[in-house]
Amino acid sequence: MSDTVKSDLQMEQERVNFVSMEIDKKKLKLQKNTGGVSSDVLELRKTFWEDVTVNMDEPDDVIETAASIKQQAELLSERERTFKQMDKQIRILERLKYSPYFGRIDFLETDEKNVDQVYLGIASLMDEHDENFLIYDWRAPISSLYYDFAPGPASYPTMDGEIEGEMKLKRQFIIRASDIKAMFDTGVTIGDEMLQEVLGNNANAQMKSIVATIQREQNLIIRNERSKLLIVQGVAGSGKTSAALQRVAYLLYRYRETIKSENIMLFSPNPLFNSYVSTVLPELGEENMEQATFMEYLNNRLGSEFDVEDPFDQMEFLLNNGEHPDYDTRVRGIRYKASLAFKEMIDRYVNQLSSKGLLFKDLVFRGEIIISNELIYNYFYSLDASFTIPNRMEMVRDWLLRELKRKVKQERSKSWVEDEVQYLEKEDYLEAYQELQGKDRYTEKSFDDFEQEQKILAEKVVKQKFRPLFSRVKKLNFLDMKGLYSQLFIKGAENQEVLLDDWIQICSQTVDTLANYKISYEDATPFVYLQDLIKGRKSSTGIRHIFIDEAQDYSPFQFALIQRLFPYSKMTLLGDFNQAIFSGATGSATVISDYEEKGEDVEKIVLTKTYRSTKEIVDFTSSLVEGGEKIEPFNRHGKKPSVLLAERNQLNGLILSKINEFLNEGHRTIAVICRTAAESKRVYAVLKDVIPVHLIEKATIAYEKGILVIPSYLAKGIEFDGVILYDSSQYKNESERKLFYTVCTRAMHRLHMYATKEISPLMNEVPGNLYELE
Ligand SMILES: Nc1ncnc2c1ncn2[C@@H]1O[C@H](COP(=O)(O)OP(=O)(O)OP(=O)(O)O)[C@@H](O)[C@H]1O
Repeated sequence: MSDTVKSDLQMEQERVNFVSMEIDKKKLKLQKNTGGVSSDVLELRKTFWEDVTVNMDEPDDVIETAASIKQQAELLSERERTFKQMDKQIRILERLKYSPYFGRIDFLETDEKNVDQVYLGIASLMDEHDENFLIYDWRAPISSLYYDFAPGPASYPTMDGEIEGEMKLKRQFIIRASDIKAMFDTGVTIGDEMLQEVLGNNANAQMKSIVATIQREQNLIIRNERSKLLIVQGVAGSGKTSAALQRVAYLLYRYRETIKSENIMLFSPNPLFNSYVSTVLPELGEENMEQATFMEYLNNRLGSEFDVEDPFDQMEFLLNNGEHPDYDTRVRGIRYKASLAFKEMIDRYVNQLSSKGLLFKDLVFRGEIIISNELIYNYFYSLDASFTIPNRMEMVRDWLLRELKRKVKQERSKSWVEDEVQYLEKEDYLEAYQELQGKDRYTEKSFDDFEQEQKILAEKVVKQKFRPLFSRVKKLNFLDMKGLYSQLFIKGAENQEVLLDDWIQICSQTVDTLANYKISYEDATPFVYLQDLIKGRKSSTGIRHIFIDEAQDYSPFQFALIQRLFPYSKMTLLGDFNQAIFSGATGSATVISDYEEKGEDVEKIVLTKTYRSTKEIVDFTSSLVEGGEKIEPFNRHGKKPSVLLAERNQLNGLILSKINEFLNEGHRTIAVICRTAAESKRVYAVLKDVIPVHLIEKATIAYEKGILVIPSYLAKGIEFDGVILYDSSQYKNESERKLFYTVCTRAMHRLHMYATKEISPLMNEVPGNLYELE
């Protein structure tokens, strides 16, 4: 180490020590204040009612009391908010204390004399007098210099325009527990050394933030403000999910006055993924956004009436039933139902329904039809046809509610009611008694108390019995949605308006499935869409920004539904058409590959550099897919992927020794990836008695470090130190190429494949020198 470097390091360490002391001071001050606020909160809670003037004597007093309660509650919630805010700041200070910053740039603004030293960390920190920044938040405008430029001429955007100047120095730090572990001055990109250090580490059970090493092209995604729709096509391991999460943090900072974490929503591929990404934002001092899988959303909308297939079961069908006589028909059906052509067919259908053909259900009470579906039908079509279907449906609902109220009155005097009254609970009698008392009964003024009480009780009985009907009507469940969706196919088959070979079979397959109250995954989105067009649905306004990760798994139809639901939200879609495993299996379109970029506010960013896997693994995996030569690996080396041909009955023993080999090499997250759920279960059953191992299933919500057995399609989005493919010979059809590519790209450091009959034909084009045949 040269003298100047040594003194630089000493100087930087001194600065870290100084900043660390400042952090301590700030923390102490905050803790004192927080103590004050928290005791305020406790005191306020304790004395809440003492400080409220309660007086209910006169109407005016009641109003005054309500105002007083409101005032006290507001005071309490304001104090609670302050407390939460202070608590958050203390947690951020603790993080800064451990690692105050990761970068420094020296910037000389044009026409200025002094060079600004800008230190970047996960949050800003001011000096004691709140005058100068000791640390700049990585999301501040000036911080973008660090990500976008090498030393030399540089500029950054601000609200008042572009600031130009020269970057004199760019330095990176690895600081742990206030101690500089490493320091590099870097040139063009954010140093290779730092990335080598980060990427060479073992996989975590949870994703980590990448703020210290965000790459220029990733920064474009993170800080994009122009587009209403941002589409990212990024190769496997290019940092799409990472960029998405840092983007959430960026938006929360940039628009902190208007966007809170609950205004951002991430659609994720499976429940496991939710927990995998859940630590990134807290690590950055932010709260997690809303998260859901698209399936959870659909389930919510379809209610409990149906047994809805999820995408994983659909995938299982596709992987297991190649020989099934209905297989080809189903695949063609899936493909068609994913398309916008099918959406347009539904639009035409709904157009026709505006003048005739809606289906309603009878309203039945105690086994008797009290309002027939014909009556509802006639009422609906008697309404002015210039109103939309949902508007007319609301009118029908109001009419039906009025009708039901009339029926309640008529029913009260029927003999069954008298019988039921006897079975009422004691509490009901008590309530009736109290009600009468309130009405000045049971006094010398009243003479018909018994009769009155019977009346109240009868009304109670009838209302109770009618309650489910009222609730059905309120939810518009007098509509026969199952019938309406089926009718689309019954009519569709008659009209043969779709030019598909086996359209008639597709129609009858769909109708049969629905008849059993089952909805296939490919029908779930169109069903919800049809339901929305008929019942009407208010679009959501709370969500301001939507993120869709693994967007290649969304069909154009599904994306159209999401856009309809969130018309006011900005969207970021992240995906990779090479990993479109669902559409790959059926040849359907995906929103990532087929979205036509329309309008100025749609932007597409392509990422071709990949960071996850060693160069050897990337060289191998990129030769599995078309256009793979464009994928640029990061220069990190390891062993070549390996393949071993074995007998199937030897596999379990071999896998065990391979796991041990990986463990001895120091790898900690090892996945045995099987093709299907059933295969995973079988392998797990054998391994679990010999080695600690977790089985991942579609409903698993958290996974820990260690050895996992996981079905192929659930491994997407996640990464492991070592991947062992159970039997790679099974990936043999072109339709499974994307699935094969996806599972291989999960490996960070080691990839080993077993093959039983023969090496997968999908590897035919892979040059032999890219893998080791053991
Ligand atoms: N700039 C970066 N600095 C450090 N690590 C990075 C960077 N970009 C990506 N990585 C790492 O590369 C790995 C892959 O990132 P990520 O999972 O975000 O990629 P992806 O594009 O979503 O992958 P896939 O599509 O294969 O699921 C992660 O370990 C991530 O931490």
